[in-house]
Amino acid sequence: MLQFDLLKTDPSSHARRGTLTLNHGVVQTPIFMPVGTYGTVKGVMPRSLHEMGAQIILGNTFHLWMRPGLDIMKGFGGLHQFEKWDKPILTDSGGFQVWSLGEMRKITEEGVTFASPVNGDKLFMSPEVSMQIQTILNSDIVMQLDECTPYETKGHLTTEAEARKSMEMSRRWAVRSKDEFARLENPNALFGIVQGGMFENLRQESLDALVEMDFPGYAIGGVSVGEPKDLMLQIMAHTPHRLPANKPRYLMGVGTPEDLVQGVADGVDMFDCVMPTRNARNGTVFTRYGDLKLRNARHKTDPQPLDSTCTCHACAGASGVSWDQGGRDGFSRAYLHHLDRCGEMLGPMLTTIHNLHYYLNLMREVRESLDAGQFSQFRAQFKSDRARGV
Ligand SMILES: CNc1nc2cc3c(=O)[nH]c(N)nc3c(CCO)c2[nH]1
Ligand SMILES: [Zn+2]
Repeated sequence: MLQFDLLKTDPSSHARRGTLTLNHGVVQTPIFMPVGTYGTVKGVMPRSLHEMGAQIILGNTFHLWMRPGLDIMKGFGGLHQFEKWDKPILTDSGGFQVWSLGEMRKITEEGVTFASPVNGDKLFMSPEVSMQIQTILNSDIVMQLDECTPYETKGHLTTEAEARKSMEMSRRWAVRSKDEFARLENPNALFGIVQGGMFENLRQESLDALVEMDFPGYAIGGVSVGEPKDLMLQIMAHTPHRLPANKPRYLMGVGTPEDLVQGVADGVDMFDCVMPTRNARNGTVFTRYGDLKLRNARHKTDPQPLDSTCTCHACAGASGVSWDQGGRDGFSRAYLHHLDRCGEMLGPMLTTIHNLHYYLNLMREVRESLDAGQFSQFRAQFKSDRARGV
């Protein structure tokens, strides 16, 4: 089941405020979705995700199929019970992940044949298999199986003819996904994925065909795949706002804080990206006033928290006791620099909590600005704050 209600639209952009009602709960949009590929948002407990305001998280068909496998998933009645997350889950279909296997996979009209990266077994993923797995996972939002059209392959830029061929196969796989989803009587929501590479005419054809099929929601795929930023921005400017206004729009794999705010202005409702979690593990921290690299020696003695405006446990809730620093007992940058230098596991745990909190809080501030009719003012303030420097 899926119900999308449009609450407000911004007069000076394509931005909109909405609510997305799914089987496991209601999601306020625009929203950032933390990535939990293997059934865990790396290093973060579900209770911490609740505390930081996460409303929906991602899981992945391919990875969960490989490990722990379908029998265990069936035994737990799906992914929610297994990973102890009781709010909505969106699962990607596995296409992007199998595509990333490179040489180890063979794509035909029927589907994708590949060697399991876990034990080398020969496996086959088709739109039908992907739907069967996502039905076992019981995710609230299911993605069609698609082919993420590459931007370039070994230096060869994908031509329009190649992008068309790929887009048209994804369109045929959308039909097969939809048919199998209906045959399985899956009670959740299936999204179509717009492809078309960097070609606006192909994007339009893909969009028109999928809208014709009347999905409850739509994703924009095939970006954030190594293309130059200006091409990604061009697709963001072209496609999202051309999708039906009364359906949720999900931009896959994007992006930096600036990309999210721009994406909202372009009419996107949902985002996922590994940037906050992956960058946290290599010591890159997002803050209101810019990004900081914890490994940099200038943080060695710095007593400040990561972000003085942040209310996450790393910045303002370290010991649980309110010390005399005005009730804020956040960890210092010096301490986090130390943990990073020592390779201590608490380091990435804290930076992950902070970065996810930053992304989720950014989207909360975006929603509040849309509610108040102040989105353009918010964008100006966001831009100048981020340029201030840490
Ligand atoms: C990091 N960049 C990125 N681009 C993507 C593009 C696609 C895509 O085109 N199709 C599907 N199914 N998933 C995608 C994903 C995984 C989800 O974030 C992507 N992730
Ligand atoms: Zn913080």
